[in-house]
This record gives sequence, C-alpha cells and structure tokens, in this order.
Amino acid sequence: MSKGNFRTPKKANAYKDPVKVYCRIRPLPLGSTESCISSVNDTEVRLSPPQESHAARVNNCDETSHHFERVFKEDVSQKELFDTFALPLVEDVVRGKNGLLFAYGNTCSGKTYTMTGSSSEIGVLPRCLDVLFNTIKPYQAKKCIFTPNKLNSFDIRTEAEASFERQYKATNQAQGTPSRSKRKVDYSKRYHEGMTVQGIDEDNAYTVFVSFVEIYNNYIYDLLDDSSFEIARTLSSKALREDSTRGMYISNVTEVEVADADAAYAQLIKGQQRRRVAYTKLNHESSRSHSIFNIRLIQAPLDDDGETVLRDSSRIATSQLSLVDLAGSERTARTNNEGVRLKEAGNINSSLMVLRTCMECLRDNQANQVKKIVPYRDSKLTYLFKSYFEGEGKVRLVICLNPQAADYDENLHVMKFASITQDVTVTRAKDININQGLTPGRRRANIIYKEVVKSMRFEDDGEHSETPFSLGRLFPNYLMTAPDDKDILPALMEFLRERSAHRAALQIELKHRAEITSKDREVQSLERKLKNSTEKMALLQQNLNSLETENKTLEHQIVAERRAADEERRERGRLKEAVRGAVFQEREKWEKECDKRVKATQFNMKSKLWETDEKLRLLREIVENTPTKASKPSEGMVTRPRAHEKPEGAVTRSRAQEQRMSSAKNMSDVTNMNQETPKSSVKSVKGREVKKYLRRSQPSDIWLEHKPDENVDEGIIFQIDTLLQLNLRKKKTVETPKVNDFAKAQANHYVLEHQEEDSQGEIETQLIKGDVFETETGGHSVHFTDVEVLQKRKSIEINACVVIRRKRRSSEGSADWTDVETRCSIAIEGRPNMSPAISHKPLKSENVCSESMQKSFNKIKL
Ligand SMILES: Nc1ncnc2c1ncn2[C@@H]1O[C@H](COP(=O)(O)OP(=O)(O)OP(=O)(O)O)[C@@H](O)[C@H]1O
Repeated sequence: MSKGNFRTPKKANAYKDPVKVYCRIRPLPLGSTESCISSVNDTEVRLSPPQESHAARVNNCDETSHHFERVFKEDVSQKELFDTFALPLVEDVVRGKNGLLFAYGNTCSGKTYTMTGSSSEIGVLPRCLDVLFNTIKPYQAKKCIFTPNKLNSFDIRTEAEASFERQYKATNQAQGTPSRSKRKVDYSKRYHEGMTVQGIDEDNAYTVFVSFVEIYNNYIYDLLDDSSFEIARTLSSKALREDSTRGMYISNVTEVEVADADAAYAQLIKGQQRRRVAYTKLNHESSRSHSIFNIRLIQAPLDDDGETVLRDSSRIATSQLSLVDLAGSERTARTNNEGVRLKEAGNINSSLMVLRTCMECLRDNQANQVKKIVPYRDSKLTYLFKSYFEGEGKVRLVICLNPQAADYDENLHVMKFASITQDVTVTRAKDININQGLTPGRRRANIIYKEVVKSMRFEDDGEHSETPFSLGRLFPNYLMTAPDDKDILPALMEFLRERSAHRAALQIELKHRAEITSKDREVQSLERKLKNSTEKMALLQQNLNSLETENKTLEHQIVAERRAADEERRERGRLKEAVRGAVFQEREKWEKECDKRVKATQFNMKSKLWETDEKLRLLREIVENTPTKASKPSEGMVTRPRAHEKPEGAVTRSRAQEQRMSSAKNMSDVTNMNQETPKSSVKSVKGREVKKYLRRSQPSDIWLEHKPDENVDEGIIFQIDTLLQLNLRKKKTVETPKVNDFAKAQANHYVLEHQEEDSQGEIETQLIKGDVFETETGGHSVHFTDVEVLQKRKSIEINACVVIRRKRRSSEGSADWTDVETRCSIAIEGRPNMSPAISHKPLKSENVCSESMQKSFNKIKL
C-alpha cells in the first residue's frame, strides 16, 4: 500500500490551515462599460450594486467589501497568479503532500482561462506540469516501473517487466489507428514555465500519472478513456470509491503515465476537447461540466546502489494535486437556456449549492465544535472533495469575477461562498519519510562512481587513440592536384600503411583483450564456483557438526538405555529365581502334605480292611462254632496296622472306628425284635432263601427285626418287608433299636435288613443276623452270626426304592457310616435308590471297602 494518499488526520496534535481564497477580476468583456467591482488593495475588493441589479432594487444593498488572501486585478499575469497560489501546491506535491485548487465563479468569469489559459498565455495547470517535470526530470524513473493497482495505489515492476510493458505499449501504439488525439501536435511551441521547486528528495525515483474527468449532470466521465470516446463512442460514467486510507477515488479511471510536461499537456488538451462545452448567451464556449485534472506524483526510494527503484510497495509515496475548473453558476433569466442547456444549468447550480452547503456545514462544525453531518454525498463533486476537506493537505480557491454590472447579483453570491469557504480549515499534511534506514545520497554517489569508471576506461586506451578502438589519428586533409602527385601519394601511402599496421596492432590487442576477457570470465566463474563450493563446504561442515552432536547424544542415549535394559534383565532374573524358589518350596510342601494324606488314607484303608477281616473272622467263628485264633493273616487279608505306622491325620478316624467296633460287639441295650409278615409283591425274592431260613429257625426264637422307616421320603415306597418275607414266628420290628427294646421283646435273636444297590443298578438284600445275650450287668449284647445275601434284583424291575435314612449319633460325627458294623450299631439298613435327590455317594475308599467286605460275606456264605 503506497503512502501519501488522503491520510485521516490525528485530531489531537494536528495543525489546521484555513482554505486560502484568492480573487481574480477579469477584464471587462467587450461591450461592457460599467464595472461593479473595484479592488481596494491587494486583499480587498468592493462590490457596488448597479442600479438595475436585483440586490439594489429589492434589498436596497449598499457597497460591500470583501477580503481575500490576495486580490488579482485585471492586468495580472498568468505567471504571477501561478507563482502566488499554485507554486506552493506544486512544492507540496513534490514533498508528498496533497493539494486542491479550484476555480469558482459565474459563467464567463475566466475560470477556464485561469486554469488552462491559452497556448501563449498558459494557465495555472500547464505551469504546474512544467514546474513539476522541471523539478523531477533528473530523478524520473523509467517508464512502466510503477503501475496502478486499481485500488488507488501503485505497485512496482522489475526492470524486465517494465521493459516488456514498454515494448508491448510501443507495439500497440504502432499497430493502432492513429486517433484524433494522437495526431502529432507540436506543444513545444507553447510557453514553458522554466521554474523548479526546492525540497525534492534526490534518492527517490519519480513518475507522474495524470487523469482527467468531468462531472456532467452529476455523472463522472473519464475524459482520457479512448475506448469510450473513439472506439465504442458510448460514454459510461465512473463510480466513486473510498480507499483504505478513506480517500475518495474514481474507480477504473484512466491514469496515463506521462514522461514530460508536454505529454501531460497533450492529455489536458485531449480532455479539454472532449469536455462538454456549449454555446450560451453569456459564453460562446461555456463549460457545461465540472472538470477535474489530477496530477499524481509517485515516488519510491532507490535501492542501496542508487541505481534502480527499491521493490517495496510499502515505501511508495503518492501525492496528488487536483485542479478543478467548476462550471459557472448562471441564472436562467439571463441565459434564456432551454432544454438540455437548462437541465445542465440546473445540475450545475444544484451541485454548486451542495458545495456551498457543505462549506457552511464544515465551517459551523469547526467553529462550534459540533459534528453535523456534512452532505458530501449529495453531489459527486462534493463527495470527491471530501478527501481534501476531511484529510490532510492544502486547499486553495480562486474566485473569478466578471466585473460587468450585469454580473453583480451573481458576484454577490460568489462573494458569500468565498467568505464561507475561507472560514473552513483543513489539516496540515506532515512531511513524509520513505527513505528511513537507507543511505542518503545514493543517487549522487552512483553518478560519481559511473563517471569515474568511464574516465578510467579512457585512460587505459593510451595516448595514441582518442577513443578506445580508433584507427589512429584522423585522416589527413590531402588535396591532390594531379593523379601522379609525387608529394601527396607517398605521404598518403605512408599514412595508409601506418593505419594498416595500427589496425593490425589493434586487432592483436583486441584479440588479446578478448582472451583476457574470456580468461577474466573464466576466473570469475571459477571464483564464483570456489565461493559456492566454500559456502557449500561451510554448510556441510555445519551439518556435519550438528550430526556429530546428534550422534553423540544418541550414543549417550543408547548407553543409558542399555544400562537400563541390563538392570531390568537382572531384576527380572532375580524375580524369576525368587518365584522358582517359592514354587519349589510350595511344591515340596504340597508333596509332603500329599504323601502325608496318602499315607493317612492308606492307613485308614488298612485299618478298615483289618477291621473287616477281624469281623469276618468273628463271623466265621460264629458260623463254624470254632473259635479261631486271631490272626494269622491269610492270603488276601490285611494285617492290622501298627501304631507306629499310623500317619498323622489318621488317628481320629481310626479311634472312632475302633470305638464303633467296640460298641457293636458289646451292645448292651438292644431291644426286642418283631416280625411282620411282609406283603410280597416279588415272589421270586422270598422263595427259597426264606424257606431255608425258616428251616433253620426254631419256634422258641424271638427276633428283633431292625429295619429302617418306611416312606422316609415322599414318593419312595419302602418294601423291605415284601423282599424279606421272613415269616418269623415271633418278632418285633423296630426302626431304631432302643435300650429297652431287647428286654421288652425278650428277643434272643437279632436281624438287620440291609439293601444295597451296586454300580449296575442291582439291589442286593442282606440279612445280618446275630444272637442276643444277657450281660452280667443286665444289658444285652449281640453276637453276629450270619450274613445272608438274597438274590439280586434290578431296581427298575421291582419298582422299589430303598431309602436310607441316616440317623447318626451326634458322637459319631463324620464317621464312615457305610461300613456294616457302623450300621449295625446305629441300626441302619438299606441302600439309597437311584434318585439323585436323596442319593448318597460314598467316598471311593468306602466303595472299595464295601466291595471287599461283600466278597468276605460271600465267602462266609459259601
Ligand atoms: N483574464 C482574462 N484576460 C483575458 N481574457 C479573459 C480573461 N478571463 C476570461 N477571458 C476570456 O473570457 C472568455 C470566457 O472565459 P472562460 O471560458 O474562461 O470563462 P468561464 O468562467 O470558464 O465560463 P464557463 O463557466 O461558462 O465555462 C474566454 O474567451 C476568455 O478568453
């Protein structure tokens, strides 16, 4: 973004200058004799109302005095005018500040004459251009370096881009149809202002762009747009926009880069020719529009070498001088305009009225410190001026007065407008500094350097030659009078020979220089390569150093990680060893425990077997009625385990068993046995076995039948009676023998009914019989004498279940209830059926014991 556009002032520390208003009185037009204006001094004019004026007739006005910054009389020259109020504006533009100069007055009051003038008496505008170009000429940038970016600012092209653009424009210009405006006009014959202004920054490069527009019927038209005027021939109005610095600008307006004052002047003339001018009663070349000629000076600092423009768009400074020729206010009563002219006049007057209103509003705001809205937008003219009145810069107004008496009333209005405007203030622009940080005097240093280099080249060429490669001294001025002139011909031949030799020497020299140049180039290229290689080496070395550092760091990391890994491995080993030790200890412990338990189990089993054997021996004694000696163990019989063989944990059980055994042998309280006739539903069971039994049974025998409860569990039919069919003559049946049952029944025999189901589901019924004896202490003891095994029956076939009702004495605890002895002592018989709800699964060891016992019983029977 370029600097120097319409910057918004900081109100706190901003200085303000009033709008300076100048007054120019034109000479009386031809045919007019009476003047209503007289200049009192350089700053005051007096207006005298003529008799016929409206003011005199209606308001009865007197003379009025009006003060200005400067009053220019009829005989003032264009130059004096320019020097007084326009030159300072040019100086400001060169220093990067904005300026506005506008001419205001009635029609035919000399506004256009003041601003533009004629070719002999050029106006303010061409003089501004002349002075500007005179000032910047030595510092002008090459064409096309700066380019508008359509956003009211500029960009910088490179030399190559600029060169390409120049060629492109030159080609287009050559191929295009020469337009009326492009026809060669010799502006060199016009008067040229030779002045320059001071204060230019020599270290900047400068370029001037000009644009020219008119505001006609409140529309903006581009007067330099060739495509509108000469190609399409349809004019399109332009829009007003606000840029980033809140400056107003005309969007897409044609901005022409001009190389010199004549080129700029040519654009002015071109625009003037396109401007709407018409004949009116008061002015045969009356401007029907407001015209605005913009001169934009672009400046940017040179680079460090002072040779080319620094490519930094932020350092571009743009300053603008707007020269405005307003259309003249006019009264229709005087002009007698009709139609288009009347409409034009209406628009002109209304826009001027808006301008006056804006000035009044601004003045009131500034005087009374209020913020009334200034109606800039009511007219394109005032909207465009907004940048100047709200921004920074200088505003100058030239009041043009036609002194003829007929213009008195209009002049009075103009005076009022001038009076209002000169009370308005505008913020003073600050100096720009776009060379900050750059060496001052770069351009001058570069010029001196170039001159020195040039002079050194000439010194190298030696004394013989005037120019680097001349053929020697100049051709002698021989004048031959005859073809065989003996004086001139030899001298000429000598000269030519000398010249030829010199040329040969020069050729050798040239060749030598070429060689030197090529060698120099080679050396330079080698030096460049060397420099590049050195830089690359330095870079590589740098990289190497950084890589080495990185490598060292990584090595350190690896060592640290290895250490950590070793430590972890050691720790894991330690843990492993600890776990292994713990496992080993645990295993040993469990092995010992298992051994102990196995031994205990074995001991228990041996004890059981011994008990069984012992019991069998007793039974055999009973059966055979021959007392046998306790114990020579036969084959397959178990010897009694010794106390020292007793393992830990087997003590309790073994003792309990022995106690039970003892209680079984010495049972003193056994009750009587009853016998009931069983209701047999299974005839095959009772048959032969019961008869055999009955044959052995004597009539005097009284039996105490010990059998478990019927219907121990619901749904189970207890049918032990039907199975046995004992048919005993006298019997008493008890479920659980009590102490006095034997005495009551006077039983001398005891029978225990027992049923057991084997793994094939067959039910085996056993009758364990014994004799009852009275003991000396008055009790009863039972000596078991026989175990009778009845035929096995399938439990399903007989459709009967034998339910075991376990009635243990509390003292028995968890004693092994499955052994026969125990059941005898606690009066249990039967064996559970298949029903899982009530089945009892004895320990494996118990099963083993039971089987072996069964074998023994079978043997006994046989
Ligand atoms: N100071 C002057 N000296 C000599 N001739 C002048 C002067 N001022 C104006 N004229 C002449 O008066 C005529 C009208 O002047 P000009 O066109 O400049 O008036 P204007 O104010 O621009 O009018 P409009 O507003 O209608 O365009 C021109 O022919 C011009 O040459």
